[in-house]
Amino acid sequence: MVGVPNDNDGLIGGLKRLDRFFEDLRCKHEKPVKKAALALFSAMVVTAYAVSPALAEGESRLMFQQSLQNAPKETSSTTQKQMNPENSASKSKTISKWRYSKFMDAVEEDEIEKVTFSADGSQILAADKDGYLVRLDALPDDPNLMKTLTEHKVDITVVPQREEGGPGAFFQSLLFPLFFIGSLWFLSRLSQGGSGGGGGMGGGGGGINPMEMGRSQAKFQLVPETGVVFGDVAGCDGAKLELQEVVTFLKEPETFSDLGAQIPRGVLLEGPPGTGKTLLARAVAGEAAVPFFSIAGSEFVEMFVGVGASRVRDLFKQAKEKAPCIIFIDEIDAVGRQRGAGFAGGNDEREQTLNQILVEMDGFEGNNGVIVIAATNRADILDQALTRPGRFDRRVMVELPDFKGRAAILRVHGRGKPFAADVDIDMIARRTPGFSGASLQNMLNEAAIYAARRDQTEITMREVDDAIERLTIGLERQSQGMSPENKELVAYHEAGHAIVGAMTHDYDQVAKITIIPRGGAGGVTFFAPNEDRVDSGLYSKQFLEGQLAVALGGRLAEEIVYGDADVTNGASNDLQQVTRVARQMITQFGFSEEIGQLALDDSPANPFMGRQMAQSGAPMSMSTREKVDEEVKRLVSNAYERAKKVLLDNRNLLDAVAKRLVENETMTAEEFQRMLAEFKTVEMMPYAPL
Ligand SMILES: Nc1ncnc2c1ncn2[C@@H]1O[C@H](COP(=O)(O)OP(=O)(O)OP(=O)(O)O)[C@@H](O)[C@H]1O
Ligand SMILES: [Zn+2]
Repeated sequence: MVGVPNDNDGLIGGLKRLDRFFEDLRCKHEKPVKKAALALFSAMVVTAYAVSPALAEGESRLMFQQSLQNAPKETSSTTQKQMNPENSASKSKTISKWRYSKFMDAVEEDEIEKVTFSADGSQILAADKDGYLVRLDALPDDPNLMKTLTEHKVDITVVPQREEGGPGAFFQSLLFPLFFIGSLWFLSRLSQGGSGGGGGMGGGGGGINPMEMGRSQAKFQLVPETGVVFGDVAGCDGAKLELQEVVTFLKEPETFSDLGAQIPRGVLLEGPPGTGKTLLARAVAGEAAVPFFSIAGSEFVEMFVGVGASRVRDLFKQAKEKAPCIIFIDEIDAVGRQRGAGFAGGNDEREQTLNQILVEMDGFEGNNGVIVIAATNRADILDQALTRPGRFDRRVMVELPDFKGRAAILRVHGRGKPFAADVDIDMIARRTPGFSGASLQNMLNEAAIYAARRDQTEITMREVDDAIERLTIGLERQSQGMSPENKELVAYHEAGHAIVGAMTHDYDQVAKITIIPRGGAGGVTFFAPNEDRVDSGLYSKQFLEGQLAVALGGRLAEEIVYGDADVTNGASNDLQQVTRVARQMITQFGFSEEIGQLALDDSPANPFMGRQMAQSGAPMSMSTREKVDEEVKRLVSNAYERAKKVLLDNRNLLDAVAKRLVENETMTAEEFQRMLAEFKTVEMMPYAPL
């Protein structure tokens, strides 16, 4: 794939808009589903535990059912009791929170029968012989845990993560109903008029309790001291560097205000799920030793209508009292999508909440020491009001880790895990392109569980392999966990794009090449768009011809290296782009002598295919259509020949770049320029029209 920055808006803007339209449509459908689920919960709250597994997805459903099968008959009745605030004693009977030592003692006494790990291994739900449930949060890193559990014949299961880095099925299956019951309980208290008086449910303690409720209806969590530092976040060096500045702002605000410098109010962390955005935000708080308020965007809007905005007010009020501090809003896209987008207008509740966030951020006077960090993996759908100066005007990218990053993350999460001598961290890192930090952590945890099941005291490469395989199958993209052959093929493909680009007159500079899969693409070559061209929106014939050759370069490289038979369908995006650009050149821009300076209507000949993609212009006769087709073919095949010559002439360069890409997965502009200087055998050809 050739990087998007290269695709000027005029060419593919329409398609992008179409994508967005579908995206909106999809998101519109998600909400009702969630609402329906909520309604279901309220109808069946008495049997909430039985319901929850049915709503959880896939495998986790089965596993969780297993772990509940032994729950006593009274479970539902105690659940019911729990809703009654008077009966707080019975709460401890349903699911009590235990300390690790107490839990281990119970295991030693053979009192624990079943244990279910959350996907990230940080939490345990355990059942004793009588079916009483016990919950453990924040497990210490105990290398003997698995061994002890197996020795005492405890049945171990793990709830697989529903999606990479997502909140995980564990929360869905266990905590959500709990939380829901908690809310009902809270409502019932409200209706009894007993709204005051602190003492939220769950007893807080450290503030990591997801059910924590403060005095009012606020549902955010407050962690006075996160204890996380930058050292706990592996890789993401660029992001850490940018965030270091925020830490300094929080620690020594005077230095900046004395100089009249504007202190940032909002930082937007953007990147795919599970890449450590939350972890980074906690690390900022930890490094600056300030309190950490957090809430998920969805929590503003999902529970009750009308409370979102007041929740925001409350959150900011409390934060100001505790300043300096960090407010972290996860999944900001849940409240921050563009307002008024879509058919039936917007969602009022959501918009009110968003407006309130904007109002609060605008209301920050001077340096009040509150910095808002928000995270999203859909920065593209955010309301522009959010990213305006004075709001989330700093954007920090948190990308999927490259090879070095993955190795570092594996080292962090491999600490305290007994690996056999055959386990090679670098090798694991090589085998896991496309894995996020969360999926790597998850994978190691799975491997440990496999080892425990196999009665081993060490984790060997076999368990690691099995765990990678299991997660890879679970992940939707087949290119994840690429085989070495595939990796090389993608490397050649991207090297092909880059080299043809570099060898084309007046073309954009290569900005970055990566073979880390993203979106639907196996790899991407980014070109730095020429600003004049972007500003003016004018693209020369020469440039567009170059674009054709560059787009063809990927597949050509595959063909040259692997032969005709082995080229893959990986270039279908490129070919679509080629066809689109070539047709536009001929029917819209008047670049073909044969057709002349005409703007033609290039919509499909078949009226039933619709004319929504129609371009304005003269209708085409059959013979003109044929001529256009011929011209497109000629243009593309000339571009193809040109790209082929470039790559054949510079085969050494192609091999060298591909090899380096296989090793490092990403290549910077400077590195590419260096290789170009070192390996190119033939100079750039002078421009000649295609
Ligand atoms: N760079 C990293 N270094 C160490 N651990 C990581 C890293 N990235 C992710 N992890 C692990 O994965 C877990 C999940 O990451 P985190 O919740 O911070 O991701 P996120 O980007 O906020 O994801 P989401 O978008 O799903 O909220 C972390 O608690 C951490 O254990
Ligand atoms: Zn390509």
